[in-house]
Amino acid sequence: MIEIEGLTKRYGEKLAVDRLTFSVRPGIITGFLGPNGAGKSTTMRMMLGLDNPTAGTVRIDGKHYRQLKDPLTYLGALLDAKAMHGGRSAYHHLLCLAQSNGIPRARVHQALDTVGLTAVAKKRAKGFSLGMGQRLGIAAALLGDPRILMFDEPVNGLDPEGIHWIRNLMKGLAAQGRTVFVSSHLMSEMALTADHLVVIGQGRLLADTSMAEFIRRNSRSYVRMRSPEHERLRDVLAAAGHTAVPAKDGAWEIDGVGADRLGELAAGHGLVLHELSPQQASLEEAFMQLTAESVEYHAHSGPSGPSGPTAPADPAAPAAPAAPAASEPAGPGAGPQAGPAGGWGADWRRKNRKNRKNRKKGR
Ligand SMILES: Nc1ncnc2c1ncn2[C@@H]1O[C@H](COP(=O)(O)OP(=O)(O)OP(=O)(O)O)[C@@H](O)[C@H]1O
Repeated sequence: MIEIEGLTKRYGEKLAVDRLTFSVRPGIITGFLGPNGAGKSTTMRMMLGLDNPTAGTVRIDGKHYRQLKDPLTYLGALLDAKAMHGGRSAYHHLLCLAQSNGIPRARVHQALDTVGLTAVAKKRAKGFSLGMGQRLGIAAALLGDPRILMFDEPVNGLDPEGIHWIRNLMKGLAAQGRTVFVSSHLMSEMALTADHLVVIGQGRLLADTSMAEFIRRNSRSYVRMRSPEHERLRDVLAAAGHTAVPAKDGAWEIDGVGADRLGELAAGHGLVLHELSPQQASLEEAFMQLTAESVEYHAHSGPSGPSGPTAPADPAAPAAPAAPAASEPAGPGAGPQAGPAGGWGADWRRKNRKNRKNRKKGR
């Protein structure tokens, strides 16, 4: 069990984490979500005692991280897969960790085997691909056979087989009664993995709820109906007190009533249906809906980024308000997940250029 109370972190003017209070329970996978810069990594660093909170507390099984004897046997974490001595082999990297944490040498072999790195155990870590480095980081987290596991972006760099593997690994760990806390920007992956969600935006807690409840609360669910007797269907629905909203493709969208009830209604009137489908928004849409106000780095749409011509809103984009600012139409690269190829990348490059210039001036 991880208990966080009033956790706050300020870096100068920047309030990175703002009075967070939540618990991470054993036996389930808890997803930790938030747009870029929301404070996820800072929170995880404070959980591991790598950063001091400005205020508030983190308790791991009732204790502060620094009070834990042989902490790797309580809590295993993958924060930054590149944080390792590149000159050491995978085996020696894990052996050093094991020896400084009172973990038997045999666990090194077991951990390498679990993550599928036995064949390259003698190779230096600096020659590892992103995915291999990620697996080594996961091996380090598993090394002490801890009851609590924390993974920051664990699928980063993994191929589809690797993603499938880490998903099942986390599910297996939770099924054994362990506490699993995982952050990821991959919403589709999170939807398949997490049971519970903690969502933050600009350092503040936005949601602490089950996956199903999160999607239900933050998105619209409705039923689509299509019939060759288009107008008659609308009249039948209206007579039963249901408002049908026309969709672009000729279907009707009906809120507030289940597909079974609507199917019975149509059957009762001898109406032929070509479609009767309940619609539930994806985690990604629900996430974007909830965090729209908290996104710090807005993407710009259009093939040539912010300096190019402004593209019209993508008609295929999700109905949820992907881009909160009215001046920024939702496009293929919009939303908090847009990578360096989108406008976020341009913002980031601009910031970097400015930093480089400032550094040169300072020399
Ligand atoms: N050492 C630091 N010094 C100053 N500011 C920092 C430091 N670490 C983080 N920040 C700031 O705190 C805020 C939260 O950063 P953090 O890395 O925790 O966010 P995040 O949710 O992990 O983001 P991402 O999803 O992009 O990894 C950001 O505005 C970041 O610039």
